[in-house]
Amino acid sequence: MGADHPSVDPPARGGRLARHPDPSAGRRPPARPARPDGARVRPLAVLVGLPGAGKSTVGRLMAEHLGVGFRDTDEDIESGAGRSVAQLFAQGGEHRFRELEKAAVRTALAEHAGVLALGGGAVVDPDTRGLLAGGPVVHVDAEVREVLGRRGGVAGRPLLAGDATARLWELAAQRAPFYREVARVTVPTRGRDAAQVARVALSLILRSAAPLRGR
Ligand SMILES: Nc1ncnc2c1ncn2[C@@H]1O[C@H](COP(=O)(O)OP(=O)(O)OP(=O)(O)O)[C@@H](O)[C@H]1O
Ligand SMILES: O=C(O)C1=C[C@@H](O)[C@@H](O)[C@H](O)C1
Ligand SMILES: [Mg+2]
Repeated sequence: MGADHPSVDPPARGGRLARHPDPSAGRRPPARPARPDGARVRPLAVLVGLPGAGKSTVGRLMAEHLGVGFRDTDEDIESGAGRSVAQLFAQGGEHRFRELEKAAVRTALAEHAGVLALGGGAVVDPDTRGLLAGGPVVHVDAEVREVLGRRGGVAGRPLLAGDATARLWELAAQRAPFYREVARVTVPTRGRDAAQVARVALSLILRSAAPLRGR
């Protein structure tokens, strides 16, 4: 897909995410936006994107870099239910999973002050999109071909069972408008390892809340 938005200089290529790799690092965390209904999205960053895009991997790296906690709503659902996401889909169906997910997302957005990764389908719910509006949302924008080519990109993801290629193209088409709607910044993952994606995401999200100078 297209370039990152808003624009940023590409980070140096490399392996692990270095601490404070750019001038925006180490700044005071941005103020969280007040929503019209008075609620606050507490996390410093919320990651959305296709299943297997890298939300959990990248989110962990961002949290490590910032020295804040990482939380993942898929893990919250699993620990709350005492079952894996795959078991929940198999036993209660997708509808029941989405109910649990909606509640888990709402709770995590209200409670968690670090970096938060959402499940890939969380943005399909309109109330969830309403909660995310105006928040520090990062779209981890992986192309279908990338996800399919990744080891660990498809396995264990119930919605991708069967013809993973067809399912992923379908999900990508359905969800593209939702990811676009909620994202404050979009980080294409093509040609970047997870550490590079995390570095660009941090840079963009910190700059996005920085006050404008000299205007
Ligand atoms: N930028 C990247 N380049 C290559 N591989 C990556 C990248 N980011 C993550 N991965 C790998 O892709 C796989 C999926 O990553 P991850 O589990 O973080 O995705 P996810 O978006 O959290 O998926 P889900 O929506 O199912 O929770 C993992 O094996 C991870 O190591
Ligand atoms: O994209 C999706 O709909 C999903 C992604 C995962 O994070 C899990 O929430 C679950 O496998 C469903
Ligand atoms: Mg995940």
